[in-house]
Amino acid sequence: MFLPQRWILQARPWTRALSQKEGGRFPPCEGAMLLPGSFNNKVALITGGGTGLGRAMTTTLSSLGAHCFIASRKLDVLQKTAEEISTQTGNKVQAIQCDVRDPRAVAACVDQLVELAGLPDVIINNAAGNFVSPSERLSANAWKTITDIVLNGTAYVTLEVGKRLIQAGKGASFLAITTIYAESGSGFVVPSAAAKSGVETLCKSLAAEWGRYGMRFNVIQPGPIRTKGAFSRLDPTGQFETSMIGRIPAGRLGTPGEIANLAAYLVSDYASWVSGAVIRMDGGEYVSMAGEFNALQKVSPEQWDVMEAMIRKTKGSS
Ligand SMILES: CC/C=C\C/C=C\C/C=C\C/C=C\C=C\C(=O)SCCNC(=O)CCNC(=O)[C@H](O)C(C)(C)COP(=O)(O)OP(=O)(O)OC[C@H]1O[C@@H](n2cnc3c(N)ncnc32)[C@H](O)[C@@H]1OP(=O)(O)O
Ligand SMILES: NC(=O)C1=CN([C@@H]2O[C@H](COP(=O)(O)OP(=O)(O)OC[C@H]3O[C@@H](n4cnc5c(N)ncnc54)[C@H](OP(=O)(O)O)[C@@H]3O)[C@@H](O)[C@H]2O)C=CC1
Repeated sequence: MFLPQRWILQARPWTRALSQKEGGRFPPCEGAMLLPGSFNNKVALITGGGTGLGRAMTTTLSSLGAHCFIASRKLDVLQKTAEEISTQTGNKVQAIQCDVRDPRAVAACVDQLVELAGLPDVIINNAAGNFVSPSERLSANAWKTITDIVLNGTAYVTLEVGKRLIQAGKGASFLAITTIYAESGSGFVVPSAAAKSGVETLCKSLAAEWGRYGMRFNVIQPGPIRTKGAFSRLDPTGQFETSMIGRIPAGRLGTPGEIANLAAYLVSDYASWVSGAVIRMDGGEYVSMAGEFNALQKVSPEQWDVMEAMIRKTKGSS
């Protein structure tokens, strides 16, 4: 095997919760933020709700009173999560098997949901696929796999539910989970970057077009949050985590509960005047990577003394 031994020996990073030290300068505050009962009598569909951020968003909505449906490919994972959350919150959580790449499966999923609970009030497009790879290694099917899950899957779910809502004269709140590099683009995750920016464009476009039908569309762009799904495919050896944390001004990774609170607010009635918004939640990582001079943080006070004296000595520009 060609990996250096110290990579292989590292503990799997996604198995650890944030340590106190890792809490950084801004420790996370994860308990549900909205008032209890904020989602009573509301039905929510969360794609990819069996794991990671989808699971956290489902837990928060369910604890606030929502009847949740979680949909993805692995029924056993979904059922286990549904049972665990339901036991914890006392509210119904139901699992529906659905591959969002297949529009017929999406239609069948929505049929099942409508049969069990009526049309949803909240739809969270969270399901995704991703892996790091030099683009020259990608096959056509690799490209299609990621863009089908992320962009087409979001479109199929949104169109399927949206058309039925329009037909029934019912409103709803849609949320999509993208990523900070949907805005900048990023090498080594090019299908994901292209698809996620497509998702943002879809949401902004429908916020404009379907507002008249009582539908709102918003987007959260999370920065890095340790989940098995993401970290096993984006940092499989664990070698990038420390440098990633080093460029986050808040001094730590995000947590699923923090995303869940923002998500709950955006899909709640408290946010009924928020539509077409794209909200970055990343501890400041994006601006920290973008600013031309941000690396000057490494300059010591003594070095600043020297530099300042040199600058002050310079008169004019010729
Ligand atoms: C410097 C930065 C360092 C660290 C970053 C660390 C942390 C994260 C920070 C930020 C995160 C930002 C954004 C995150 C976005 C996310 O979406 S994370 C969520 C990730 N979760 C998942 O991906 C879950 C679901 N994924 C899967 O099921 C699989 O991974 C899947 C490949 C996407 C789909 O599985 P499926 O079984 O349908 O597909 P396959 O048949 O296995 O493969 C399809 C084709 O793709 C080719 N392939 C698969 N893997 C690779 C690879 N690693 N490299 C190249 N090609 C790959 C595969 O060969 C198939 O193509 P074919 O051979 O031509 O048929
Ligand atoms: N964690 C992070 O650092 C970041 C994550 N994100 C985004 O957050 C969201 C959640 O990611 P995270 O929780 O980290 O990772 P996970 O891998 O845990 O979540 C992805 C989910 O998508 C589901 N999924 C994948 N393919 C399909 C499919 N074809 N049909 C239906 N469901 C599918 C998976 O379930 P199953 O396998 O059962 O189908 C899984 O539950 C994603 O949109 C991701 O892009 C964005 C930025 C940072």
